[in-house]
Amino acid sequence: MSDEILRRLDAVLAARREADPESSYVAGLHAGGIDRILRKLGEECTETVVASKNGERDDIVYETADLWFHSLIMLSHHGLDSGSVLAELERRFGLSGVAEKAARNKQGQ
Ligand SMILES: N=c1c2ncn([C@@H]3O[C@H](COP(=O)(O)OP(=O)(O)OP(=O)(O)O)[C@@H](O)[C@H]3O)c2ncn1[C@@H]1O[C@H](COP(=O)(O)O)[C@@H](O)[C@H]1O
Repeated sequence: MSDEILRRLDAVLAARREADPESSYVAGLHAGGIDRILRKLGEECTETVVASKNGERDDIVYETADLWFHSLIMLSHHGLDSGSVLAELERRFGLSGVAEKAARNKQGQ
C-alpha cells in the first residue's frame, strides 16, 4: 500500500466521523463509540491471525487490509491518522530491534 492511499483514506475517515451512520460504515462504528471500534479491531486482528495460520495468501492480504483499515478508524477516533504512525516507523527505520531493546534495558538500570 502506498502512503498516497493511506493519506486519501485519512481524509475520508476524518470526514466520516460526522457522517450519517445509515449511509456510512465508518460513521456507524464511531456512533458506537470506542468500545464498538475496539471490538471490531479485535475481531479483525483475530481474523488476520487465523488467515496467517491457514496460509492462504489472498485471505492473508484481505484480512490484513481489514486490520489496517480498522486501525485507521481507531486512530481517527483519537484525532490521529496514518501520518503519526508512518512518522514513528520512519523514526525507527534502520534502528535494529535488538539494539533498541538493549538501549531501553540500559536506561532502566
Ligand atoms: N476500506 C474500507 C473498508 N474495508 C473494509 N470495510 C468494511 O469493514 C467491514 C469488515 O467487517 P467484516 O469483514 O467482519 O464483515 P461484516 O460481516 O460485513 O461486518 P459486520 O457486519 O460485523 O460489521 C465490512 O463491512 C467491510 O465492507 C470497509 N469499509 C470502507 N472502506 C473505505 O472507507 C470509505 C468510507 O466508507 P463508508 O464509511 O462506508 O462510506 C470507503 O469509501 C472505503 O474507501
